[in-house]
Amino acid sequence: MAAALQTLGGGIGITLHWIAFTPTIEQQATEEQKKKWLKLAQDVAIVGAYAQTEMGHGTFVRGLETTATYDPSTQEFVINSPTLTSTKWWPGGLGKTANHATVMAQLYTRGKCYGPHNFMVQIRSLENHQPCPGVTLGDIGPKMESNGNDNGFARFDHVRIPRENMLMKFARVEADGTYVQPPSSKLAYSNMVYLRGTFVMSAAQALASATTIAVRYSCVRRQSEMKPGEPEPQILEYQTQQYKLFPQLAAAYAFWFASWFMTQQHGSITGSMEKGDMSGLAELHALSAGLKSYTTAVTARGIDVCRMACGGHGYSHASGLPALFGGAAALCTAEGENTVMMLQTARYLVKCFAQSQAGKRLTGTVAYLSAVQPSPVAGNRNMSDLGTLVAAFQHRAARMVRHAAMQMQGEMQKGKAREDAWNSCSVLLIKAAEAHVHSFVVRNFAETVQTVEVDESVRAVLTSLCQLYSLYGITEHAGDFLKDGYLTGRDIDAASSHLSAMLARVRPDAVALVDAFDLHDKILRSVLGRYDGRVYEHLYEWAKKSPLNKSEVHESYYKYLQPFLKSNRAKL
Ligand SMILES: CCCCCCCC/C=C\CCCCC/C=C/C(=O)SCCNC(=O)CCNC(=O)[C@H](O)C(C)(C)COP(=O)(O)OP(=O)(O)OC[C@H]1O[C@@H](n2cnc3c(N)ncnc32)[C@H](O)[C@@H]1OP(=O)(O)O
Ligand SMILES: Cc1cc2nc3c(=O)[nH]c(=O)nc-3n(C[C@H](O)[C@H](O)[C@H](O)COP(=O)(O)OP(=O)(O)OC[C@H]3O[C@@H](n4cnc5c(N)ncnc54)[C@H](O)[C@@H]3O)c2cc1C
Repeated sequence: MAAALQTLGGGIGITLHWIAFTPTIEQQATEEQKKKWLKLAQDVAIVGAYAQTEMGHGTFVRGLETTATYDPSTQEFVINSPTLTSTKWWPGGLGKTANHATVMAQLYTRGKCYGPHNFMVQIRSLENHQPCPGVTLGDIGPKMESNGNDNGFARFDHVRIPRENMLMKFARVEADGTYVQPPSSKLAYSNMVYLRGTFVMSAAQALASATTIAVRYSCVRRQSEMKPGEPEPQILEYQTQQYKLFPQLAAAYAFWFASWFMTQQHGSITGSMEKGDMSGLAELHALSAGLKSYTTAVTARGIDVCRMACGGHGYSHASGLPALFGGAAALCTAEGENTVMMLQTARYLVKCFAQSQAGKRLTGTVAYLSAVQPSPVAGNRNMSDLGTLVAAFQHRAARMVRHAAMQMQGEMQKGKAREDAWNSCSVLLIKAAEAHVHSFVVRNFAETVQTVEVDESVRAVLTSLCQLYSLYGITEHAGDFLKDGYLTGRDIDAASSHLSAMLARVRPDAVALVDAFDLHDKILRSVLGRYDGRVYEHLYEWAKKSPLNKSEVHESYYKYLQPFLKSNRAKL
């Protein structure tokens, strides 16, 4: 799916049909409802949008204003947009493409509000694509990127839909209006958890694409003199270039492996949930929210590092990097804004920390929180050993979670309400949650490379890459590791020199490592990242195709420049 998104340049009108509308039916509809809509969706006999966000609320789902009021006399729901700010705003494909939408609305029955639930609403005629009666639709206009996707708006004026159009796998409304509770109120959000998981893979793919482009180009590009009189070297020979690119390359691998873990975790926890065991839901939510936030943020920054590493040509659309950056920027905001998502992870960590303090043994991705010793013993650590590096990341995360949680407790002991204490510690909380996710990514990377079975040399290269990733993280966040003396200044120096050694070690395999992503030129859509390396010929061809080159003298010359120049000359 990630590759498909990229091939389509970050999306067309039907993208959200595949990534959000159809999965929502799969995950939230009853078997009967699936019989009605799933095949239609899978065969694209209907096209759907996922209509949740409104002009006034995206993050705060409980604040949505669209209402779905049950009318038992006709056994229908009445979908209504009561205010301007309740206008559905942003859903992909809603503007011009979709004829159906799953609409998130506040469910009212028997005079009581039961919060946001999903409803299937037909929005356009299947005959002539005109909006259905009572529905007002349109496109929200150009965006930073992803303009092939018609993100749209929708307003509903007391639109009636059958009772059976509420997606009722979890919560139900009976014919007489009785509301039947779901096993967990958060199951209405399960599709978001799924989509966040898929964003981790999209982030990995986007960063893999950017590093493929930048590493290949850095082997084609020659600039300056390393030694006087010598031929200009490939720019990838400069250590600073390696320092820019190899951590991004390593992160791309780390994120692929994290996304595999996420997919497997999602499958296993949703499998248990199908059998009625909801115990894994909180961890799944915390992990998917944190990973989505962390990987998309690092990816967006990393793509820009790749762009700058390609010098002037990186700034051209010919490089493919601006489009990748625009796509990654979308991933940072869509499907839960990154700060908000990281705070969800922090919320889970604070709870886990409190449980651990109360003597509960933690399991899963947070098990280390109870295992790590608060008072470290400093010593000369072997900074080239992966186990040492993983332990250092876990120590850093555990310390930061403890610190943020204790600060919060302190604020509350001084009389602050829990919510105020939360807000005044939220910067610390975000940093702690980031450290937790970072530590997870490092550990998962280290565990994955140990299981590589292809051959010894592949494992050796991936191990170097994992060391590089971990050492880079330590040197970039040295203060966090030094703060309580867990690592010493000498350890950080050792980490820096191992990092330099790893840059040199990865250099001979860098092209193979990006080629292994197996991204076809049609997917990369980059003149700089071409597999055949014929960058300059194709850059010239690409420029010749610029719309401005359609005529030798552009019409603007006759319209504006010629008269302007003439009048200036006449004044002389
Ligand atoms: C391939 C390479 C190229 C890449 C380039 C691609 C280019 C692509 C470009 C464009 C394509 C982009 C595609 C975009 C698709 C986007 C779709 C969307 O955006 S759809 C809309 C998504 N909206 C959101 O995500 C909304 C975010 N908000 C929320 O989820 C929630 O409101 C909240 C922020 C979590 C707030 O919850 P809050 O705490 O206020 O309260 P409650 O809701 O009551 O929560 C109470 C407890 O429940 C827990 N919780 C919250 N959510 C969940 C959940 N989903 N699952 C489980 N548990 C959940 C919460 O943590 C609380 O727990 P406790 O602490 O009380 O135990
Ligand atoms: C490309 C793209 C595609 C999209 N596609 C869809 C779609 O198909 N369907 C759909 O329904 N929606 C879609 N959206 C909407 C998207 O889900 C929301 O924009 C997103 O969830 C963020 O919500 P918001 O816009 O309300 O941001 P806001 O919440 O208004 O964020 C603004 C700022 O407020 C901060 N903030 C908000 N709440 C808190 C808090 N509790 N604590 C700390 N800080 C906070 C944020 O961190 C951020 O800095 C799309 C958006 C984009 C950009």
